[in-house]
Formats: sequence, C-alpha cells, structure tokens
Amino acid sequence: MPPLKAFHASDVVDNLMSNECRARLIGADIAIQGMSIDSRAIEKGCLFVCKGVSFKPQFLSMALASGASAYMCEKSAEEALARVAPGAPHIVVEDIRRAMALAAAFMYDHPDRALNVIGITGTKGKSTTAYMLRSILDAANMPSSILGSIETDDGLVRHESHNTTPEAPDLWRHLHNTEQSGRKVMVMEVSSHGLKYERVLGLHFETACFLNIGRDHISPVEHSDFEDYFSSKLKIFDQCSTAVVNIDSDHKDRILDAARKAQRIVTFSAEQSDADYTARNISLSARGTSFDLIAEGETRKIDLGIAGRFNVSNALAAIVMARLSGVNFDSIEKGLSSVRVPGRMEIVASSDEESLAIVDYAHNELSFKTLFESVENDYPGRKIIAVFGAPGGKAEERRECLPRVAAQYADFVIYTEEDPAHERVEDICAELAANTPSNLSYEVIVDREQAIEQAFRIAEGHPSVVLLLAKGDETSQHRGDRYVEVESDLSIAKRILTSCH
Ligand SMILES: CC(=O)N[C@H]1[C@@H](OP(=O)(O)OP(=O)(O)OC[C@H]2O[C@@H](n3ccc(=O)[nH]c3=O)[C@H](O)[C@@H]2O)O[C@H](CO)[C@@H](O)[C@@H]1O[C@H](C)C(=O)N[C@@H](C)C(=O)N[C@H](CCC(=O)O)C(=O)O
Ligand SMILES: Nc1ncnc2c1ncn2[C@@H]1O[C@H](COP(=O)(O)OP(=O)(O)OP(=O)(O)O)[C@@H](O)[C@H]1O
Repeated sequence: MPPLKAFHASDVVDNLMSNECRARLIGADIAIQGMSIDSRAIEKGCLFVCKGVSFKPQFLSMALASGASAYMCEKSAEEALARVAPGAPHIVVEDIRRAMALAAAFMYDHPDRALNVIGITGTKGKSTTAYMLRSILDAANMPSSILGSIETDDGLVRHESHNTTPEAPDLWRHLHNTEQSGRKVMVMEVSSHGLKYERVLGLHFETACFLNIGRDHISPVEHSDFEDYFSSKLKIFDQCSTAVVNIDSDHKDRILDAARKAQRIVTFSAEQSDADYTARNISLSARGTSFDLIAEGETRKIDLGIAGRFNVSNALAAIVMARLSGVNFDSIEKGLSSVRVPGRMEIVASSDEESLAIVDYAHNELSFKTLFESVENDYPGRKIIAVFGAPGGKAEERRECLPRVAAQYADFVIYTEEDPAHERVEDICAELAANTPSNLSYEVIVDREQAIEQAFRIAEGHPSVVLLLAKGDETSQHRGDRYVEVESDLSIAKRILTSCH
C-alpha cells in the first residue's frame, strides 16, 4: 500500500470544524492513518466510521480488535457505542455522512487536486460512455482509473464493483491509489445515490457529463419520486469546472440551467445540429456503427466497435470528454473502433448466423425503449424473443413498464430471475405477467439458465434475435442477503450457440 500521512484525531476535528461540520473529540488525541467503514476490512491505525441503517455495535468491537485506533459516530449513537468500547478515543459529529466524506478527503490529502477527475451521470449509458472514454485514453497512452457499476480499477487495486459510486472513504482511497500509481485521470460513474448521500462531497470534477434522464430508482429504499431522483443527479454541476450536456435528453432546459453553475458548458447531440459536437449520416450494422462527427469546424468519420444507435450518443459524450482532456482525433478514432463494453450489446451468433443472441444490460424503461427500437431497426424481419425479470425490493415501477415496452416490439418473452433479494422470483414474475398486454405471449421460467435454453428452442427454425437482458456479464444473483455465483448470460449464450449449431 502506498504511504498515507498520519494525523492526530484533533487534526481531523479541526478540519471538519473549518468546513462547517461540527465535531468533538472524546478521549486521547491519538494518531490515525486512513479510514474504514467495514469492520471486516480494517487497516491498523485507521479511523473506523460507525454509520448506516444496519450498523451494529459489535462491528465497532470487531474494528477495534482488528487494530482501528479510534472511531467516528453520530451523537445519537454515542452512548450505545461507548458501552462496547469504553475509553476508546472517538469523534462525535452531527452528520456522519458529511463528516466521513470531508474527513476522508482531508486524510487522503485531496488527490483530486492532482488528477483530471471526470464524472458521468445519467439514467442510462454511464458505464458504456466510461468504457468508451477509457478506450480512447488507452489509445492516447493516458492510462486511467475507473469507478463504476462494472469494475473498480484504481491502478493498484482491481475488482468487480459493489456500488456504482463507492462510499466516500473508499472513493478517496481509490483516488489516492490512482495518484500513487502514476495515473493522471479518473473516469467515474456518478449515481444519483452517490450525489444524494454525499458520497462525492468535496470532490472536484474537472468535467461533469449529463447523459440523459428517465424515470428509474423510485421505491421506498431509493428515491421518493422523480423530482428527488432528477435533482440529485443535477447536483453534479455544483462541483465541476466544465459541464458536458446532451441536448437530446428529456428535460434539457432544466439540465442546461443547472449546468450554468459550471465555468463552461459543452453540448452534444446525435439528433440535432445546434450542439457543439454532433453526428450525421449514422449508419448501423449488426456489429458496429459509423457516423460523421461534426465538431470544431471539421467533419470526421468515426467507426464505433459497438452496435446500437443509442451508442452514438454515448460515443459523442466520450469524444467531448476526450477532447477536453487533450486527446487528439487519431486516438479518439482508434479508441472507439476497438471498444468493448462487458455485457453491453454483446452479440453472439451461431456459425450460420441464423440464431443470434444479444446480451445487454437494459433493465429500465429508457434502456428498454432504446434497445428494442434499435434491434427492430437493425434486424428487420427477425423474430424478437426476450428473457428478463425485475429485481426484488427496488425500482418496482419496472414491473409495470418493462412488459408494456416489450409488448411493442417482442414476439415472445420469458420472465425469469433477476436479483430477487428478499422477494420470491415467482411473485415478481407474476406481477410482470399480470402487467403484460394481451398481444404479447409469455412464459414464466424461474431458473434463468432454463429460461435462456427455452428462448433458444423457441427461436430455432426462424431467423430470430434472442435478447438476454439486465444481467450483462454478471456472474452472481442477489438471493436473500447473499450474492450466489451463477453462469453469466454471455457464457450460457456462447455455450448454447456453439454447441448446437
Ligand atoms: C444511503 C447509502 O449510501 N447506502 C449505502 C451505505 O449503507 P449504510 O450506510 O446504510 O450501511 P449498511 O449497509 O446499513 O451497513 C452499515 C455499516 O456497517 C458496516 N458493516 C457491515 C457488516 C459488518 O460485518 N461490519 C461492518 O462494519 C458496513 O460497511 C456499513 O458501513 O453503505 C453501504 C455499504 O457501503 C451501501 O451498500 C449502501 O448502499 C445501498 C444499500 C445501496 O446499495 N444503494 C443502491 C440503491 C445504490 O446506491 N445504488 C447506486 C446505483 C443506482 C443509481 O444508478 O443511482 C450506486 O451508486 O451503487
Ligand atoms: N445513451 C443511452 N440511452 C438509452 N439507453 C442506453 C444508452 N446507453 C446504453 N443504453 C442501454 O442501457 C443499458 C445499460 O447501459 P450502461 O450500463 O452503459 O448504463 P448505466 O447508466 O451504467 O446503467 P446502470 O446505472 O444501471 O449501471 C445498455 O445495455 C443499453 O441497453
């Protein structure tokens, strides 16, 4: 691990107070180094943060036994925690989420000041755009870190991600690691939850990009309504130098209005000509897309190594952010032609191309509409068979809108498991079934592997496209409190199509 400065607990308190975050040190002014929010991953000498709806006092006992030097907690938890950790030095604060974010930025010494931090928000396309930008930066020999829903790679540590935007102490550690690894750029997806729950408080984005907005993540455990979801996302412009805005998005006037907080606004559009970066002559094929980029007074041909009309919009966003990072057009062309985004628009075909599967991450109304529309355009005359479900315990609106959108395009759907968490897959599928318009035929097969096999059986004998949706190349299902390992949709599709044809 790279060197990290040690502080005294009182330095942290002073820093919080200077940021208008009330804090009080109780006990010895002990040395602390680093910060942790998880008692199962404690580094010796760290400050342990006691927070969260399911926090238990025994996590604090575990953290101290594993070597944490001190802890931070809210006033309301102080008494209960002092009982399990008598005499342990601690910092008491009024708002733990704010305090942990500001303290982490301070203790990791604000690595964002030495980095080009690029934040991408929007309802759909964040991961895809991040991967496109990263592919361009690679082509330009500018290695970058990435934080997003697919993976976390900070130059020193690389693993699958848990959250799209990590909790603040993890975020600042990844920024610190990025700086230590010698990388100069951090490309990160910024979720509405990341913004709402202060995970990115204190972080400065050189560039903040707003891709689009649609209804999603509205449920008792997420956003209370669309306004809460949308206004959370708009907060990204409070902390950036340059705002990049897609003027094709719904609610574009409000987005542009919020973007005025930035020093500069750059716009892009795949549909209109009055943006700074636009696309013309879009030509789609099953395996990729090409278009003319009109920007900076010139026209250039761009070949995109990924299918789907909506990806032109993502590519434009990546191009703008690459230009703002000083990348030349040769590297942009090279990076975009070779891009692969795991689990997004991944096409698997049988040797005779008669059977075709698309593994994609579409799972809400906006992405369903764009994906189905794109498939209908790109594969005229083919039967469309879709396999999907809906997650347990969140985004419940999807159970109503996904069958409705599918019915406009698909010939047959199979409802199946998709991260049921604490609900029964049968119940979720029954809701999807009850919301299915009468013109769409469907079947419920709870086991996802069997559902996919059945989709290919139905497809046999007709030119068709089988859409395996919402899981991408994920290798786990969220069942109860556990993430159970399963074979990914991509792997199942490859296995079936290569063994049967
Ligand atoms: C409001 C918020 O930021 N919630 C996040 C937060 O939860 P929390 O603070 O309530 O913590 P908790 O899960 O109740 O656990 C309590 C604490 O005990 C600790 N713990 C737990 C077990 C143990 O043995 N020892 C221990 O120390 C945990 O590390 C945690 O700090 O910290 C947790 C651990 O880091 C996150 O999983 C959790 O995200 C919630 C559940 C979540 O996953 N939310 C989703 C909806 C989300 O954020 N999604 C967005 C993407 C969606 C979008 O596009 O907008 C995302 O950015 O991922
Ligand atoms: N610009 C876009 N507009 C609409 N739909 C899109 C767009 N880009 C991608 N999609 C669809 O959304 C799916 C998810 O894309 P991606 O993973 O890039 O989005 P995301 O914003 O990172 O999603 P999430 O928040 O769920 O992680 C894709 O598989 C595709 O079907």
